Amino acid sequence: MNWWHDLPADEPFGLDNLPYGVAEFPDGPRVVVRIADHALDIARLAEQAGMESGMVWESGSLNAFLDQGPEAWAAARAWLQDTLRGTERADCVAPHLHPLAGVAMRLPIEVADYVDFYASEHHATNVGRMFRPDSEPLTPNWKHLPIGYHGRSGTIVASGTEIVRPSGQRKPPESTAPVFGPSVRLDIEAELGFVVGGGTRLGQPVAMADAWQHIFGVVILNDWSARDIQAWEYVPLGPFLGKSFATSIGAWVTPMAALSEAKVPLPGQDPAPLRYLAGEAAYGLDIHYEVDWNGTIVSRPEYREMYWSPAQMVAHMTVNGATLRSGDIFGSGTISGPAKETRGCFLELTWSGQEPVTLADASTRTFLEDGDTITLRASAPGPNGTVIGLAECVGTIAPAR
Ligand SMILES: O=C(O)/C=C/C(=O)CC(=O)CC(=O)O
Ligand SMILES: [Ca+2]
Ligand SMILES: [Mg+2]
Repeated sequence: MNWWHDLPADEPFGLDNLPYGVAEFPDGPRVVVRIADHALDIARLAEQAGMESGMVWESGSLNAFLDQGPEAWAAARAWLQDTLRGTERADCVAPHLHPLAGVAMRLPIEVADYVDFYASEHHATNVGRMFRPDSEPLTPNWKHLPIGYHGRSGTIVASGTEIVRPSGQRKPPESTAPVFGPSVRLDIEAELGFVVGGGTRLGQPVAMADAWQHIFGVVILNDWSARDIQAWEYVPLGPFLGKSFATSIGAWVTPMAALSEAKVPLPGQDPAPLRYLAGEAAYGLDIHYEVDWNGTIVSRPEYREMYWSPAQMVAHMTVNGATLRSGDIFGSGTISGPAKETRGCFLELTWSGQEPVTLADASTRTFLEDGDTITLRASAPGPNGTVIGLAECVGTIAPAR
């Protein structure tokens, strides 16, 4: 027996999880798999085992592996679980395990396109009330289609990357003209990010029944948002510089195969969506989040509260014939539930800054201050009472430059 053979059921990165990442080794970056607090150098393990298909892991990103599609992902996972659960190949495994403390992780994906959705009814209602107090909080289209916008893939960064406070235009309520300067309403958005694998042909929509085949796995995603810049610029084309300065993702991608026990029905859709958005694939995921602000947990969003299913997001963003590419990432939108303590951004949690939160050191906050650190954590139920952890997503705010 080796230590990875009898990990406790509450180990978030046990053999039922096996998330993929990319580590910087002295001789170059390679794809690795996380087991508890170790990174397994699967490229070298596969090489030693004479496994040809392991060549895709000899890479600085997961993209080549993502390109191989669902059958290859399943085969790789089966081989890994078989190798790790058995004892006969333990001598081959052991030399390729590296303690995480000594391994630098990089952004695991060469990000292709990035879309961010708006799938929480509670978030959309709350934001509508604050941004558009004179209108209905939900726009007339909201329950007919999952609203999204195209974000900036080049500014998606790995967990741990410092976030420089953005500067831009904002228009203070009492002022008639905009002013320029560092954002004074810097916020987070706790989201689930979906990593796409396998491309599609231009003009070929993805049907609901096939949608999950294109989702390789998930990461925790933080869509940093400068609310003052956003509120002034977003009419009529939507979020732009208020969100494009940085989006953080966890360094390890948990494959969908690890989340089979997390499938849950959606809270309910009324009116029923159009046919291209309907079907059995329209389910949700039971993933519990924690929002940690400088060491204090200020919110516990629940992904199962989301109105739109990830499969509906895939069907919708391709229904016009737009392609998917390996390395695309789409965000769920802010995860907010009906209760105040389950809101996934500070705009909502502090009700636009009117209800400050108190941290453990007795200081209070409305929006982010320089030096603040946000850690997003998440976990889901796994098979046989185990826990599937998503890798944390951390960012610390640096002063505006
Ligand atoms: O309602 C608006 O004008 C915009 C709301 C958002 O902040 C958009 C967004 O990033 C979507 C989300 O995360 O749910
Ligand atoms: Ca967002
Ligand atoms: Mg962003």
